[in-house]
Amino acid sequence: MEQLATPRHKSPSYLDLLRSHRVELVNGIKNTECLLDNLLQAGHFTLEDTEVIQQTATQHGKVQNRKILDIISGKGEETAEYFIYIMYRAKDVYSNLEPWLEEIHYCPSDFLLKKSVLITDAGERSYTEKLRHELGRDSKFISSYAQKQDTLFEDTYTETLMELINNVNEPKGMVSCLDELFSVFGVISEEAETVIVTGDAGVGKSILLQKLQSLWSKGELCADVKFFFKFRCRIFNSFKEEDKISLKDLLFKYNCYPDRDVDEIFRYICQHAESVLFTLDGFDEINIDCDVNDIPDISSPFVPTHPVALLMNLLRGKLLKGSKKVLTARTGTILPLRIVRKKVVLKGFSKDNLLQYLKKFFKNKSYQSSVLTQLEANPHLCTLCSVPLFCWIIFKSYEHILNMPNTHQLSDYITLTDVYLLMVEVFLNHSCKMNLNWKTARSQLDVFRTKRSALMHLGKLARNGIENSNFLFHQEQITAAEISEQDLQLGFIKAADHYDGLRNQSTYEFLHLTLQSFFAALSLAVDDQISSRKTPHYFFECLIPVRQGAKDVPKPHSEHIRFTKLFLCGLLSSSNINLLMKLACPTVIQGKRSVLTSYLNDCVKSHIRRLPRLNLEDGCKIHILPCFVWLIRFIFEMQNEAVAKLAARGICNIYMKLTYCNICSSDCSALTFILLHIPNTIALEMDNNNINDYGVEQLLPSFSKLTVLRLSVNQITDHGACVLAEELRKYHQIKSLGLYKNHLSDVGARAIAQLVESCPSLVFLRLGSNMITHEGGAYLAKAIQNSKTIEDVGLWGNQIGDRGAEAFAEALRDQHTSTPNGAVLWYMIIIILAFDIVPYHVFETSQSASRNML
Ligand SMILES: Nc1ncnc2c1ncn2[C@@H]1O[C@H](COP(=O)(O)OP(=O)(O)OP(=O)(O)O)[C@@H](O)[C@H]1O
Repeated sequence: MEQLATPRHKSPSYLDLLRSHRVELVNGIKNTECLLDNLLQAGHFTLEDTEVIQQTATQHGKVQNRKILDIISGKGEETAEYFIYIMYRAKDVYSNLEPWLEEIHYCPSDFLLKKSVLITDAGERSYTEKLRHELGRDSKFISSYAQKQDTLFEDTYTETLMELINNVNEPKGMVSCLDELFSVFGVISEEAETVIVTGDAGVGKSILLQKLQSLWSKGELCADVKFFFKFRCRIFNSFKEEDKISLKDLLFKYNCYPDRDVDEIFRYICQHAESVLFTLDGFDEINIDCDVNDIPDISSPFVPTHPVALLMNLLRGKLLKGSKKVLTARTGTILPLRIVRKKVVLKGFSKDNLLQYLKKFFKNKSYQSSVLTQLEANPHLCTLCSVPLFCWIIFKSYEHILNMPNTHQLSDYITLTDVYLLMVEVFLNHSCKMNLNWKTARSQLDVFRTKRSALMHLGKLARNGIENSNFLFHQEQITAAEISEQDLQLGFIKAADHYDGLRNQSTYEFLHLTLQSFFAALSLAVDDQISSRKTPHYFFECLIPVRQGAKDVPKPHSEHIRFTKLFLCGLLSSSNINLLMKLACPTVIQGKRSVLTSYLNDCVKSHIRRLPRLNLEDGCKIHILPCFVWLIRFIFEMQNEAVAKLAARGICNIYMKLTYCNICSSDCSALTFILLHIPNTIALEMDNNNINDYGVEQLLPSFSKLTVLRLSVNQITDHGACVLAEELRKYHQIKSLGLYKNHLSDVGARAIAQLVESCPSLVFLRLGSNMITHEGGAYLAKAIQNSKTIEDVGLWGNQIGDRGAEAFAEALRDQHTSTPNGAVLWYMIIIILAFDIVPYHVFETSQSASRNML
């Protein structure tokens, strides 16, 4: 045998070597891909060479091998040497040629040893391509929870907040991109390989994994990963205790089967575990009897064993050591710390994410702004929207409403109770889908009826909690409420991530405190055991007026009781009563509804009697208390016209002061629902709340009743001012309008100027602390000049400037030059305006002031 493996300078002919061993090589080379890739990359082969070879592909590849050797013989010694070097370096791929290399005593030169060799394999490469293709296809759509339709993933996916935490759950910074899941930043244990992502139900854990899949399928994530296997942990529940499978079957049969070279690919995977990434969704869903810590270690990838044992050994790094794993679980799921490489908490949408999601969800711009104003109007909905699932449910309901013919105002059709009913339906539907016998597209009633007993158990727990101000439940309380494992699986309750001082004891809480209130209300309404007499008891606490003194300070959790009442009203409203009558005895439900109605009646009467009144020269001023606002909300949620009329009769002909009552714009619908029933007129003062433009729009139907409207400090913009002015112009009865400290510019000022000019009743106008410039000043000056009634205009804190001041001077000169004192006064004010240095009240005086001075 020739001795050839000598240093390069003495080099015997490698070409001769290839020639003399041609037959062995033609028969022995099983993989041409790796050779071609490297010859091409090192510049020994051209693209044409490789194409010629690939065109000659046959089943056995011998033809290709011959062709390669032919081309090499035409290239020369260097190429022949590099060809042998590839087989020497890619030992895994050419293991069968190792004896031959030894036989020829091949020893590469130092020069060649510096050159790297790509280890590629046709089988493995085509399997990677198949995986990419399948993951790309599978991650293209989001199946909605209700599973009635699929949406394109990229049209829906929006980033969410991810926070790294350490082993004692302290925050360690935000994760800014998905690649960071695999970086060294925030690693708890170098030896561990599993990145754990936890979060509440619906916060987007599965979607996050789908994003990883989608990115990898497009080659945009983890370039070093060649194999991506995804598992839903719940599939491990489908195995029987005695089932045993091999790791190879687990990977291939439960994921994606290679089209060829199955054993070679598996061997490759075992030898190159660092090129494997697993995503494992919903570890909390694994339902096994034993403690995961008791599962024995397995080190051989070839021994068939129980799938859960395979999973645990993968996570521990005993099998496929070096592979990457991303595991998701609900908040509170405990995992053995020794497997945890990193901990990440998924926190849902930030305000910005929510806006991005809104834009993706509603392509129509006017829908976007309607929904945005609704959210701004209703802080409770906004909070819920940080959980993407809730956000999707809420947007879905809005979409439904907006697409109904003749819909202009969302709030005409949707109450908070409606949103929660829909949310519960979506959850129930989702869990029913996991049951194979469940047929698609059930009605709301069917869904609720099927799960009635689970709802009642949860309701019982929620109600006991609300009654006792308890929001964290121990296992005994869960058991006492007869909540089964399946009931927990519905997802309304989550494991709490703190222990309330009692270590090692599982504690639970509702996903959202308002959800607990909703379940408590559902239980009050549907549970036949609770008599209609008992129901109003829950209304008691907050309707007693708050008096001064420590004893009467409302309980810290009274908000939850109020929400419970609100939902009870919504559930017993005419739009939901039919559903409830199918879930409980109809006469009992009717009984509860009428007791609730008369109870609300009594509350309205006694509340109106007790409202603090202040007798003023120009009428009785009533200051409404926040708890009366809640009463208004209850009446609206119940859509009870009779009680609304009663309340309206109690407050007509008064000056109603609702300042600093935390009124948000959605409350304006509730207020209007009452005001519409007022037989004559009313003065309404709502300064210092948060009603914004949307609230103004909600109040429009009541404008025909108003003589005073004060909406200072309420985040109103030009849009609100324009609709307000246009509506008020229709009735000619407004005497006083307050819009101090809002966000009005010249556009708003112009609309108000038109109102001043055309409304023969307007006497007082407050527009201070807005953003009105000389242009708006000119409109207003002209309008004041033409008005016969206006007496008092407040304009301090705008940017009227010199030109605006001149406009006022001009306007007022015509009216007052006949009276020297008046003229002096007006000029003085105009000078102050011109320098914008008015210390407090503005343009304080007016025609009446000048008249007084006369
Ligand atoms: N990042 C996101 N972008 C857009 N929508 C999202 C996002 N995350 C979640 N969603 C919406 O919320 C729904 C629920 O998300 P997902 O199934 O990922 O929640 P989860 O945290 O896995 O919940 P569970 O613990 O109940 O399994 C999705 O079907 C989707 O409609």
